[in-house]
Amino acid sequence: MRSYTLTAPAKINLYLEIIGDRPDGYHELVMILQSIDLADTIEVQAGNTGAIRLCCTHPQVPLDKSNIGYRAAELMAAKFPAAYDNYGGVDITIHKRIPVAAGLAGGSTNAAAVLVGMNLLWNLGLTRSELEELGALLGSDVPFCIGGGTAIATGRGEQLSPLPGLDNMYIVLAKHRSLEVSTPWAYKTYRAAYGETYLKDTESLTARATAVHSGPMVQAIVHKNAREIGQKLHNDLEQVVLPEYPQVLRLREVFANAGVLGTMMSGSGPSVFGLCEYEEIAKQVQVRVIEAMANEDLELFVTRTISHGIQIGSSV
Ligand SMILES: C[C@@](CO)(OP(=O)(O)O)[C@H](O)COP(=O)(O)OP(=O)(O)OC[C@H]1O[C@@H](n2ccc(N)nc2=O)[C@H](O)[C@@H]1O
Ligand SMILES: Nc1ncnc2c1ncn2[C@@H]1O[C@H](COP(=O)(O)OP(=O)(O)O)[C@@H](O)[C@H]1O
Repeated sequence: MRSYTLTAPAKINLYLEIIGDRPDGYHELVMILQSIDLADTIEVQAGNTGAIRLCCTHPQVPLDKSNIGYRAAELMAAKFPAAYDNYGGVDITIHKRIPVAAGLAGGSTNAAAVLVGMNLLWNLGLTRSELEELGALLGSDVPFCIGGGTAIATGRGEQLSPLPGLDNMYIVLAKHRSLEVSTPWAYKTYRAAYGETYLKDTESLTARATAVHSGPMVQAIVHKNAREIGQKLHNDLEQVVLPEYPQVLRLREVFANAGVLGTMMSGSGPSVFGLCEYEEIAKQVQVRVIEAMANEDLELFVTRTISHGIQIGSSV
């Protein structure tokens, strides 16, 4: 096989709690991550140039080494130099549909797809957990994006425990097209404002936090209780992003009054989602958001939860 086409879904955060500082400068987290049916398409082909080449026509996506998909290919080349030489490098094409810098893990899921695609292309036989380990070297959300579905993510977000899949809950998703929120800024600002309230006992931190704080959300997911899930949505980063970005706050308010089961900013924002049990309701919510935000340039989607991550579409 000389070419693979992969589907790379976005994620939303149903739950994001910041527990404390880590010695590596990151934050200790408890998150519940959920894949959604909004995806980029990634083509991975054996190259003829002996180099890594990346193509994407989206104006906000970099084409150099700052592209995390490019860095995923570099990592594979460094780990498997013989395969890199044998197959003549690699050509990567990204068809971008996921809004960029939105808190939807668009870059992370592209990197996950490149790892999965190159594993196939180069016949490496790496297991999912080996791919996740490589993914963690690229970014905290990359390991989740490989398998996707519904999972608790702890540590800096790379340690995963699967939860029962949540299929077919409807998600209305909106983002101001030209608005970006920097993830490092969001965490740094949170630390400056709330760092003193962190739990200090880092040893038992994750276990305690999972049991105490995110427990009701986990229960709601296990019982597939959409109403409860809607009520238990949580994201600590809202506390710093909403006061700084009035457009995001406004979007949150519009969603809250649009008939959803619950609404929350995803990740470090600025995208906001609303949760609905039925597709007809989700479409009504979409209309209400359009009407209330008529003067704003929004990227707006009705999508649904899915129980998988990277999927192999076709191979040639
Ligand atoms: C906020 C979240 C929620 O899912 O997602 P996004 O909004 O980016 O989608 C994640 O925590 C982001 O994950 P990801 O974007 O993979 O993060 P990384 O590349 O590893 O880190 C980017 C930066 O975020 C901060 N960071 C990230 C993760 C973490 N546990 N603690 C941190 O402090 C650090 O400043 C780091 O330099
Ligand atoms: N493959 C990629 N897709 C999207 N953005 C990328 C990619 N590689 C690097 N970036 C850069 O990463 C930043 C974060 O984008 P993205 O991964 O979409 O958002 P988030 O981290 O909020 O989920 C953007 O500023 C973008 O320029």
